[in-house]
Amino acid sequence: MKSGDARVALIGFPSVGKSTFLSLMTSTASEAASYEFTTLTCIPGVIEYKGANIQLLDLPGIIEGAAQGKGRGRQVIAVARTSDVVIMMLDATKGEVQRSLLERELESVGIRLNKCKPNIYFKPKKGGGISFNSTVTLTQCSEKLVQLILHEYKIFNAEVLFREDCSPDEFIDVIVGNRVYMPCLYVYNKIDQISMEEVDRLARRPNSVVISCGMKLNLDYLLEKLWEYLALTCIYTKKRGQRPDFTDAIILRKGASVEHVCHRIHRTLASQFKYALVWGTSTKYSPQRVGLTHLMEHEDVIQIVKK
Ligand SMILES: Nc1nc2c(ncn2[C@@H]2O[C@H](COP(=O)(O)OP(=O)(O)OP(=O)(O)O)[C@@H](O)[C@H]2O)c(=O)[nH]1
Ligand SMILES: [K+]
Ligand SMILES: [Mg+2]
Repeated sequence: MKSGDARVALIGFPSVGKSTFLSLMTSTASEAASYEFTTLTCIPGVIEYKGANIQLLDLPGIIEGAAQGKGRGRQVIAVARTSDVVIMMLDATKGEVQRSLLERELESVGIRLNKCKPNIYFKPKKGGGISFNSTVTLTQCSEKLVQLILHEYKIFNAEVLFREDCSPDEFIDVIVGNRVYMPCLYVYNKIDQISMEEVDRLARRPNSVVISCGMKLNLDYLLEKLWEYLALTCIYTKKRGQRPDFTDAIILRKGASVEHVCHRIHRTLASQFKYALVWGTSTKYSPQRVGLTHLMEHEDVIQIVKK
């Protein structure tokens, strides 16, 4: 069940330390042992951090071919798709190949790690052929190639506008749809087993954090990074004539609207809503009068006025 303010999935090969990590970071105990496939089902735990409840999911270890249904891989990957951030846990004593194998597994089921959705406008039409335009110079795709790709997918009428210099694979992602774009933290565990030089090299890799669950090393830093990758939006409420309540933030996912804030305060508040006053970076003026569809930004203050 999805609960809390955000969800983080622990993905990795067997025995990299996923369960050890869950037991350390949450009040849930997940069995850890030196043999592979100790965990056979999804074990949820909760990390409480900066007033947010972050659901952490310990999952069975996945192996090569997981996406094709080997082991419990398919279920694990289905859970990963629903999370807000993936922690890819890796054994620092093993080679880089584990990382590329896992990336390939996730890639093959349409999960895109640390990538933005390609900025391409694509609209299938009933007729009129293919209209192709771009606002930037394209170095990887051409009108001809785009047409070929579309024909491959049996699309003969569509409007295509490249707003970014995308690759053919990125264009295919847009046509196929159903892709999820997800932040991923590569966490190298068991650094107690490798040299300082190795630790230093891994720590400098992009999107990477080095830890040791065994020796409780660098776990605070990992939490800080996780918080950054979750990019949650904290909203403070204020009553008329009073100061904002900075002790109790409402925590929402990025892109949340005033309506989301209302629902979080009370089930029926949105139906009694007249307008809201918002202070912060989401508005031009502070305060600004806004409606239910207004999008909130991190650390905005809101005062809701009822009918
Ligand atoms: N040296 C060292 N051993 C660790 C560390 N973290 C975990 N381990 C050991 O690694 C082994 C596997 O840990 P688990 O937590 O069971 O690993 P898992 O990824 O959950 O494994 P599966 O559930 O089988 O996929 C255990 O013997 C742990 O004690 C660490 O930081 N350093
Ligand atoms: K294990
Ligand atoms: Mg486990």
